[in-house]
Amino acid sequence: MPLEGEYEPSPEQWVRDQVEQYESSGGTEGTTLRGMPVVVLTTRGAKSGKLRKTPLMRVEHEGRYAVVASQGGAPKHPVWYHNLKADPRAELQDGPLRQDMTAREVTGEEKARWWERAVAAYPDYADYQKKTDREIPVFVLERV
Ligand SMILES: C[C@H](OP(=O)(O)OC[C@@H](O)[C@@H](O)[C@@H](O)Cn1c2nc(=O)[nH]c(=O)c-2cc2ccc(O)cc21)C(=O)N[C@@H](CCC(=O)N[C@@H](CCC(=O)O)C(=O)O)C(=O)O
Repeated sequence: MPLEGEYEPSPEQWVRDQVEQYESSGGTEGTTLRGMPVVVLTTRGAKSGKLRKTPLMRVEHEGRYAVVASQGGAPKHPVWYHNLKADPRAELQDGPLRQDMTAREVTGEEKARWWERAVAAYPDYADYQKKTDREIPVFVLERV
């Protein structure tokens, strides 16, 4: 059952624009960042209850996805991290494919495996982690 509710666009223009292009083209345009594939994660705002849509780098393995709360190596988690912790139900758009997902933050050995896949998909993640003492969280998304 897809998440329902009022969509509240990101306050960041470039983010809003990428979501708009991605969705209005049915997932055929606005699907990359510097040539690397991007997905759009929809979460429920932990306070507002509104729908938040967040472009993220695409990390996929055998039908499961990871999303990486890197925010460029900033000292604080991105806000969408707290949304997923409060409500793990999400929707993921990968190109034209939209799927209902449940998110689970991973740790230890499982996180190390997914971190490797994430860095392979988007090498900048490794630089972001070097830039901050914050341990960058990873969620695995599995189809509902
Ligand atoms: C700016 C802020 O966004 P954020 O959720 O912190 O997420 C920051 C970024 O991670 C987000 O902009 C990403 O899309 C940036 N980004 C990536 N960010 C990443 O962390 N990882 C990526 O791999 C990534 C890739 C990427 C690719 C393309 C692109 O365009 C952007 C990309 C935001 O939307 N703030 C809102 C609030 C959002 C929100 O969810 N509010 C909650 C409250 C939550 C609470 O306060 O607990 C609510 O509605 O209830 C606001 O200030 O009004």
